[in-house]
Amino acid sequence: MATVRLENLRKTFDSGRLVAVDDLSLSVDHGEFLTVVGPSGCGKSTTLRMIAGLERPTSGSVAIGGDDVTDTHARKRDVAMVFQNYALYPHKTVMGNMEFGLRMSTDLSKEERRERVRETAEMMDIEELLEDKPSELSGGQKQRVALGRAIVREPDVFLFDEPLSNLDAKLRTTMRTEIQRLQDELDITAIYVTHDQEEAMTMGDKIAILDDGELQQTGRPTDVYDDPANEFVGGFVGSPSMNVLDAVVDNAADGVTLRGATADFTYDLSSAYADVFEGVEEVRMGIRPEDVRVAGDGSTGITTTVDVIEPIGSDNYLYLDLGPEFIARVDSGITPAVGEGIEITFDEMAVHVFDPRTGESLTYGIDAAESAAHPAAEAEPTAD
Ligand SMILES: Nc1ncnc2c1ncn2[C@@H]1O[C@H](COP(=O)(O)OP(=O)(O)OP(=O)(O)O)[C@@H](O)[C@H]1O
Repeated sequence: MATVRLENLRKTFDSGRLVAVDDLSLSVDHGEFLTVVGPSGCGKSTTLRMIAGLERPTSGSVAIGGDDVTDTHARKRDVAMVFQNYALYPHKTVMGNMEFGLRMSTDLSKEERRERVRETAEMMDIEELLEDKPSELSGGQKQRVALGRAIVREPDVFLFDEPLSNLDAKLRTTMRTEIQRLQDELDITAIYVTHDQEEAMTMGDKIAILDDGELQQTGRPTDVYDDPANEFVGGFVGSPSMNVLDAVVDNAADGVTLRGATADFTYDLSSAYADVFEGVEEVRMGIRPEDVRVAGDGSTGITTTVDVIEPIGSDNYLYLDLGPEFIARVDSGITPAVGEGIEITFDEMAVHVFDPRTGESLTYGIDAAESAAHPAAEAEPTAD
């Protein structure tokens, strides 16, 4: 079983002055597709290169299939890597390129190797290209060949380093589906690095978000989206970005009130949150654009003004006066007058609250509905 387990992995450069990856622990199950995402320089490639054996960790360990491979040479690890720049040998044909990896990693005869290349080429729909040189191929074809060259080796673990970055948007979408299909069909464990959060969210069974060399959160894409562990993650996944409002906390016995620090609003949370806000005076509230609702009667909402309406097909983006780039994503049927006041509300479950000092989410892992139900369950039974 090709599981991958990273334990306390650390990599520094420049005699320890630059920490590229810091204390990273992560595990990938057999057949799982993990996407690793984060801004430029956050340590994605370095992590992948340590798994491949192309970079030696400063400390920590890498295990593949339960075996510690931290000190194992790259060629002896059963992994294949696909790069952004294809890394094909220019003077070899497609057949030569695909066969070369097999020659290095197996003791198959030449005829057996060529047969295996032909089978893979057929599966990848590139059999017509076998006698071509890389210079004769389009970007998309080159990437299929690079993928085929990795697949033909039948590795246990597939590593992808931004493999689709050089392709146009349409081809990228096609190749995403193709890679997922192959990974699923061949039951391969895959680790896929990208800086594109949408790619990471749509392709991964599991997503790992890095920033500044540190793992910020890992989990199923929907869980990470619905319950970000900190403000960085909340803002990084999802487009347009999560809206954020500064607020001060009024924690009273009958509930928590958040008052806008820069915008004029109040927002009441149920007493389920009382413990969470104990000793906290200031917070940052995060609300995703699709979680902003335009209120009907105006009695419980927050009053604001619509600055701009941007139609995006089935929905409208309303740019609201609550803060810079505060966007509500509403049905295209909702077209309030620009410059006029409207009332908006957010569902309590959709409000994320971050500690401005640490960025950590104070509402992470809280199921308000469940917490609210708990005291009721303990209440005195009523006589009947
Ligand atoms: N060989 C090296 N020598 C010195 N510094 C390096 C080396 N490789 C990477 N770094 C540094 O380590 C940090 C992490 O780099 P890495 O390439 O892993 O980031 P990344 O998330 O893959 O970025 P990108 O998306 O831009 O490729 C960066 O600050 C980078 O400059």
